[in-house]
Amino acid sequence: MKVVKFGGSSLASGTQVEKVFNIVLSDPERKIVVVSAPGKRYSDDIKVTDQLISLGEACLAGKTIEDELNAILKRYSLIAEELQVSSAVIDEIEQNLRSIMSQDKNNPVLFIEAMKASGEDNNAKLIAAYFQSKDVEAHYVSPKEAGLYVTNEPGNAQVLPESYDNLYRLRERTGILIVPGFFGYSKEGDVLTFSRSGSDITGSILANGVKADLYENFTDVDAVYTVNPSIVNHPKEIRELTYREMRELSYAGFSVFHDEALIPAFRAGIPVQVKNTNNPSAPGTKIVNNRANTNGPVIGIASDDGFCSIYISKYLMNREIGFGRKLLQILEEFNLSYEHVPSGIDDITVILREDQMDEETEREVIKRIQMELHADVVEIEHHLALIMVVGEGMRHNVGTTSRAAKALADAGINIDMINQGSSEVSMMFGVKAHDEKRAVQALYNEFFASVLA
Ligand SMILES: Nc1ncnc2c1ncn2[C@@H]1O[C@H](COP(=O)(O)OP(=O)(O)O)[C@@H](O)[C@H]1O
Ligand SMILES: N[C@@H](CC(=O)OP(=O)(O)O)C(=O)O
Repeated sequence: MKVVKFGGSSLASGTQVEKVFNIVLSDPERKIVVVSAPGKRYSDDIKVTDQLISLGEACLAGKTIEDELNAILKRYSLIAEELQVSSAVIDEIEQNLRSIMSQDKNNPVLFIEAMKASGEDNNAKLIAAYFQSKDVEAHYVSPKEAGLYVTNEPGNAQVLPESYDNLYRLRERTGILIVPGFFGYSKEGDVLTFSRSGSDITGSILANGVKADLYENFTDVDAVYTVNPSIVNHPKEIRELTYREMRELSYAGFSVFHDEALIPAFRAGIPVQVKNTNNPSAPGTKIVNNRANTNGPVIGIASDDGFCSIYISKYLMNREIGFGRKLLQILEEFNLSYEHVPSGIDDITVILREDQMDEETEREVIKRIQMELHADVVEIEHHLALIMVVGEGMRHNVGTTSRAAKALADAGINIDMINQGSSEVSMMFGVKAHDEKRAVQALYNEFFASVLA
């Protein structure tokens, strides 16, 4: 049995949904189909999820909402018309949206959660209706009915372990099951979403739950490429990579597959195959436990910006018991999460996502570090990008760090920090955000251009 997930780009129009139908029907093993909300049809289009967030915010602000509501309904009705699905489905979607909009707004966060999740929920109903209109036995299955329970963390929900046993029962159902991605239910019955792009997570949870043989993730590219294709033109495709490599790469910017979606599939040992809805015969990329190491030390290079670093220096820091704990406790008290903490004998740097802190919080944090830790120097640096060079092969190859550092130096890029991950499958470089793209290009040339030649 296979679980198949289709992303927003694969469901953005009727033509796309027709491709999805043909892909699902071409393999009888494709039994559970996880769908996103309609995504972008062209680069500056708006995803339905973003339209729903705007609509929800307008409702909370007491503004008129008819235009925003109609724009969303139009997205669904264009798809339905193209597929010749009865307009009754669109009436149902309208009723569903109006009923969410009239819900209690005392808890605005939960209200927005329900709005966001309706994007996938209504799309799953529409797609099930289309399959049925083609005389295929297909059923919409709500995450509630399936028993997909999650923690009470809005926009960052985590699956509750008991869900897996509930989901196993889906194996007994007949026909093709169309399940909306991106959300589950709390034990109190509230709708809670995963983090953005989280339909990948639903697919992985379902694959684990039903003990699928394969989790296929259909998107709009032929493969996972060695670098983000918006940075390097026509980069080399990756045929096979490990869960660990993909986790590091997706964490660091390979948005093609959500980093949190690796864990459920990995735990159940289910391989993940990334494939293209627009070119389903292309082999795609397989994510597995172990792979033959046939290429060089590096499998991929990812990058992401929006980081800042807090550098703290204090003579004899290495002798001071509890220094790190006190520092991290200050961050915890401001509800700040950190990404990396490279350290030396007298200094330590904490790297954080900078959108967590406004100017006032930043001033307070610095003041408390200075006063409570009696640091000699506390400096904050903004607008950093992190570049992650990843590959299982790095463990067995000497000199990868120096090759990377030299490539960056030759391109005239100053390295603000290097962190050789303790996982041994990645190394991280901090550079100024304005150098990010040039740095990725330089590293790509070093590790892949010669392989391509
Ligand atoms: N290394 C990479 N390999 C392939 N695609 C990547 C990579 N890094 C970023 N992407 C981007 O990920 C996109 C697919 O992810 P996403 O837009 O979330 O798809 P979906 O709509 O299927 O969920 C691609 O169109 C591509 O622009
Ligand atoms: N629609 C949700 C969830 C999702 O997974 O979408 P997509 O498959 O388009 O990345 C979002 O935009 O976050």
